[in-house]
Amino acid sequence: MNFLVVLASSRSDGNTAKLSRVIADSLQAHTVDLQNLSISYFDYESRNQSDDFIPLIERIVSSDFVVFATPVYWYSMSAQLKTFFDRFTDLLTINKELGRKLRGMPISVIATGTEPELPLSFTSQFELISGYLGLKYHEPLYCCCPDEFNPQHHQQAIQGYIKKIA
Ligand SMILES: Cc1cc2nc3c(=O)[nH]c(=O)nc-3n(C[C@H](O)[C@H](O)[C@H](O)COP(=O)(O)O)c2cc1C
Repeated sequence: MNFLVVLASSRSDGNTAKLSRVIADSLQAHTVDLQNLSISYFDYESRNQSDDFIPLIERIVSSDFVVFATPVYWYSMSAQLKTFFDRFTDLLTINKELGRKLRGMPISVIATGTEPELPLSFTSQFELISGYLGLKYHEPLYCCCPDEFNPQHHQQAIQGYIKKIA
């Protein structure tokens, strides 16, 4: 399977990046870091069509499975990922043909945070977005990191996650 990891954190070497590296290595996946791309806010006038959004969607539709990696910021996905999902509106309006190719695409989320559990607000966002877009949403992997991410502390959860999606 051709896996793609989309990293959406405010730091490219932080906890979520470290977790996404472990997952990408296990799945032999390529990683795209949104920090290295230019993806603008949704624009009702569609003046942003030459930014990196459409090339990334093209990369996503040519993958078999997409893993979104985000920290929990204020009970929600990161602003980088939210900005990216806002732009999916373009795929329902001006880029419908490309948008249709997303139907049935399997996706999952890996996340880090400091609270023991993922908040409901976080998980339901992805469930609702997936339902609306017809994405096949797989169970998330959450690693609670009160300090720096240490893969050894999450070995069992990581192995269980990989087993389920690989
Ligand atoms: C702006 C901000 C908001 C945060 N909000 C939450 C939160 O709501 N719940 C939580 O568990 N952790 C929260 N945290 C902690 C981060 O999720 C945690 O430190 C995470 O591992 C950071 O990942 P990163 O290194 O990729 O940024 C927040 C951190 C920041 C910087």
